[in-house]
Amino acid sequence: MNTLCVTGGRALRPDGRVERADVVIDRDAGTIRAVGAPNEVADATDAATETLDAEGSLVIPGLVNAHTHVAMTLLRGYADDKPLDAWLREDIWPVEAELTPDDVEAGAELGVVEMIRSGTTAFADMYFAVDRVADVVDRAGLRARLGHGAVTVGKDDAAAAADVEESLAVAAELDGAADGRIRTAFMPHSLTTVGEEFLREGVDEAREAGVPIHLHANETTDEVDPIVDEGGQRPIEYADDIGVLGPEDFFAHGVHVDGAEIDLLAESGTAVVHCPASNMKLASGMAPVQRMRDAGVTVALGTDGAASNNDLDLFDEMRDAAMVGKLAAEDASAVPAEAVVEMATAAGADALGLPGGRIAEGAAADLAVVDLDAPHLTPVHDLVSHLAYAASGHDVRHTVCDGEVLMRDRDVLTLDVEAVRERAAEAAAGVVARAEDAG
Ligand SMILES: N[C@@H](CCSC[C@H]1O[C@@H](n2cnc3c(=O)[nH]cnc32)[C@H](O)[C@@H]1O)C(=O)O
Ligand SMILES: [Zn+2]
Repeated sequence: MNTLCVTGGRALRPDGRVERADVVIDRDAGTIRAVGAPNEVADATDAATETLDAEGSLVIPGLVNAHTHVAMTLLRGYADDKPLDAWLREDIWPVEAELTPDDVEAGAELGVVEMIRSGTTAFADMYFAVDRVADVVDRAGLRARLGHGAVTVGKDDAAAAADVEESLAVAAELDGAADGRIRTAFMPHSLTTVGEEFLREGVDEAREAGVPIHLHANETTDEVDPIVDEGGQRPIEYADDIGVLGPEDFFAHGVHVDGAEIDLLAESGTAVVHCPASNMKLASGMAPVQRMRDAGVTVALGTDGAASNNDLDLFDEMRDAAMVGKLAAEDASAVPAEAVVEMATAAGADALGLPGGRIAEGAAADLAVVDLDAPHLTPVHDLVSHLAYAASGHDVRHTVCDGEVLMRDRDVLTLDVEAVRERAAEAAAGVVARAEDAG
């Protein structure tokens, strides 16, 4: 059998326990065959085709970045310190209008390299030129749920309809690409940037095709108020009315949600992707994460785009989620370490409907190996605490997805990091220059 063995380390199990264990991976199936004490799995480790050393390290599920716009790495640091609406309209959208498919590919490569280097093995992406993003995911070896973000406001009817059609077409065409590592979703940008009729039609078509739905919802009060003013309904009630809530759907943000909206999300099984850094940076607000979890909502974690974060490191997101979750609840016991670790792993995989998120027999072989031999991770009282509060993406030694090693001893094997950086820096300079000429 073609096996990859991760030996000598400890493993974080689905129930939150950490135990001394080797992990045996069936590379052909892309799944974990066994997790066990070294003597229990000695036969498999002796016969391994390939070994990854995890001495002094912790094996964790690959992290899941459940909401991002990966090519926005090109706009990292381009426009900071503004609220959402002004930031999008004055800075981001004018530059995005100049992005070519080549630029999107360059930005996606950069983002994917950053994610592999920080232990992320799966992500959800809303952008455009999605075929290029898919090509990068295919080459890089991660998993993703991808979609074309459709916007209808400010467009004539034909252009608006075409954008919605594009989102549906992309979802149909790319589903199952990269040997099944790529899945898709219909992605209307938000409940306010896509008009009601377009949203209704698109959602009906997505349901018919069996495609999940991903959008931005309840991110800022500026987004909530117009929906309440126009229809007398809260945004999630409006979404329910349109038929956009369901167990395969996942919404980004969910910052300004009231009790009735939380109940609707919980009852329908709609997941929420909490993006704490983006919410803090754009001063969007504090999501009621503890209340949502208490109500039974699946809450995952996302970085959002690198222009509002400004990195794609899920370790930062875990820490931010724990911190701002306590502030929001005015309770230091809210959103504890084990909750954010679960949000970044199993809940993320569940929200996206992708395999992974668990170091367990039969689960997808998506994992990261975190080096514990570092001053900032000394001493060890509680490794789950370290993951949430003390570790960072730089501590990841190896990254594995679908049974394949994507990074070994910090060396990314699937993409040439220096070439990716060079190409991305060039693309970013080019697009900003074109936007300045156009503006
Ligand atoms: N087809 C659309 C693009 C939609 S992609 C998704 C969009 O979400 C934008 N975006 C990034 N972060 C956020 C956020 O926090 N809230 C809302 N939109 C965001 C991003 O800049 C990108 O334009 C068009 O032609 O304009
Ligand atoms: Zn977003």
